Amino acid sequence: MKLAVIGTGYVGLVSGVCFSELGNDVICVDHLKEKVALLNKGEVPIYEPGLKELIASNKSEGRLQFTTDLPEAVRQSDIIIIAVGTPSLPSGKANLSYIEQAAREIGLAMNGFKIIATKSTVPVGTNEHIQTIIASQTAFPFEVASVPEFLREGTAVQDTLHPDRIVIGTSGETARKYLTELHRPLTEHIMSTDIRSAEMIKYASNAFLAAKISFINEIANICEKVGADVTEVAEGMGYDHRIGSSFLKAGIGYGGSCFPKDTQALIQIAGQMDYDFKLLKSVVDVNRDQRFNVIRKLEASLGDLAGRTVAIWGLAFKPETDDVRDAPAFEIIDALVKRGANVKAYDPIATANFRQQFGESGVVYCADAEEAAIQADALCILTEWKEFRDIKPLSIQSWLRTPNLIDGRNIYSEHELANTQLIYYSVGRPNMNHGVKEQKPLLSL
Ligand SMILES: NC(=O)C1=CN([C@@H]2O[C@H](COP(=O)(O)OP(=O)(O)OC[C@H]3O[C@@H](n4cnc5c(N)ncnc54)[C@H](O)[C@@H]3O)[C@@H](O)[C@H]2O)C=CC1
Ligand SMILES: O=C(O)[C@H]1O[C@H](OP(=O)(O)OP(=O)(O)OC[C@H]2O[C@@H](n3ccc(=O)[nH]c3=O)[C@H](O)[C@@H]2O)[C@H](O)[C@@H](O)[C@@H]1O
Repeated sequence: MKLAVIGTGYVGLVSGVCFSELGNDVICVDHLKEKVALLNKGEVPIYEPGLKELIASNKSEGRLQFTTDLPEAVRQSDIIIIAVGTPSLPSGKANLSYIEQAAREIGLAMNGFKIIATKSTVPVGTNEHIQTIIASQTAFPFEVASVPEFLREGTAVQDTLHPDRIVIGTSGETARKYLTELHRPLTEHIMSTDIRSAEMIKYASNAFLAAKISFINEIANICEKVGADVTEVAEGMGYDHRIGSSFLKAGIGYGGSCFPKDTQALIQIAGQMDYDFKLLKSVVDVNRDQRFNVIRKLEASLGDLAGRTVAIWGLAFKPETDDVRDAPAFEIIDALVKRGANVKAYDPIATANFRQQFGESGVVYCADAEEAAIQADALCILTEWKEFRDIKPLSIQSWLRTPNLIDGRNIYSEHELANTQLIYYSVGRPNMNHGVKEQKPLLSL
């Protein structure tokens, strides 16, 4: 099939490349000239494992092109996939201006029947809005569809080529037929539904996953008080297949370009219909506060943080990505700087993106993990990069001035800490002090 993909971000670029890998002719479009120039040179503007190799092979097979010329890409294609950003407005609502602009440009460029499928995450009703915009620009026939995307950053190629399910929401029979055919090689779980339900499936899925994370984080906070271990609790819960073991990792809360924005957007969508989504509001509140446990634990360990040196490992919102959008590291480092601490930060991939947004004030960016930890009064682990897991706690102990380790992602086990002098705080697990597990007093019942 001949496809145009509008937007070469995490979703558009990965989807476009994977569709070309399946043998389709794909033209990826972006209005950013520098991005397209980079892609045409064989370079990849984002860090996503496996993507660079797929781009190179599909370009050389002649199935993959990059351009800024949206009208020409639309004219040459049968299916147009919209994958532009839908960031939050200050109100929490989704900003639909990129979607609307893309729809207008598509409408103006039409030269025959087209299928327009939206992969961007958009509020319920948006695809019907897209339909109206396109119809106002062209007399050519077309059908719209909502085909929400469920990939995760860091595993985007794998997720796209092996999705759990594909959801196709449309009222157009031709769109349903061709989009089913397009996705058929990826999975047998192709769900066909109406447009509004498809749009809602995306928000409901992200909100549910966010709720699982806030739930386990609250359980972790209670575990800390009662002397239980949240990793054991999550394991025990996860064996129940109605609950499932995934997304039960306690930590510093979720970040990223989607959960924070999509939970806010769903609260707004409900609110516009006079529905107060109380549960989701609590999910957001719990998440917002969870990251500050790192500061509370630092203060419990060091007292006043003014003049103290704090090392930070991990700036990306999760491992295997360079994306720092809504990363908890921003607010944690900001809180440290405001308290007068000197911050030394390191991330294997995301430092440049973080530095560009946060700036230099109060932070020294380090070239490796050791440089950040050396002579610090405490080390905080904010992202569970494998590189950090591979570092022995005894090395950390030898680098720090005072042996305080705040592990925001529970990467070390009790066993690994047993022969160290570290004062170790994690999330929802007993503290370790010089290799000894702190016991909580007997609970009064
Ligand atoms: N990042 C992720 O992991 C996932 C994102 N989504 C959703 O997919 C959508 C896209 O997300 P990302 O790929 O992260 O966004 P992004 O911000 O990384 O990329 C969007 C791209 O679209 C381009 N663009 C905007 N308007 C354009 C226009 N009129 N013509 C051509 N190019 C245009 C921008 O220059 C940018 O390169 C969002 O709605 C997001 O919620 C869904 C699932 C996963
Ligand atoms: O709509 C989107 O953009 C995407 O949002 C998430 O994907 P992503 O944000 O890339 O990453 P996740 O792996 O879901 O992690 C999100 C955040 O939750 C945190 N998390 C995740 C799982 C967990 O058990 N605990 C936890 O704290 C991570 O550290 C991270 O900050 C969803 O998992 C994707 O299905 C969805 O397509």
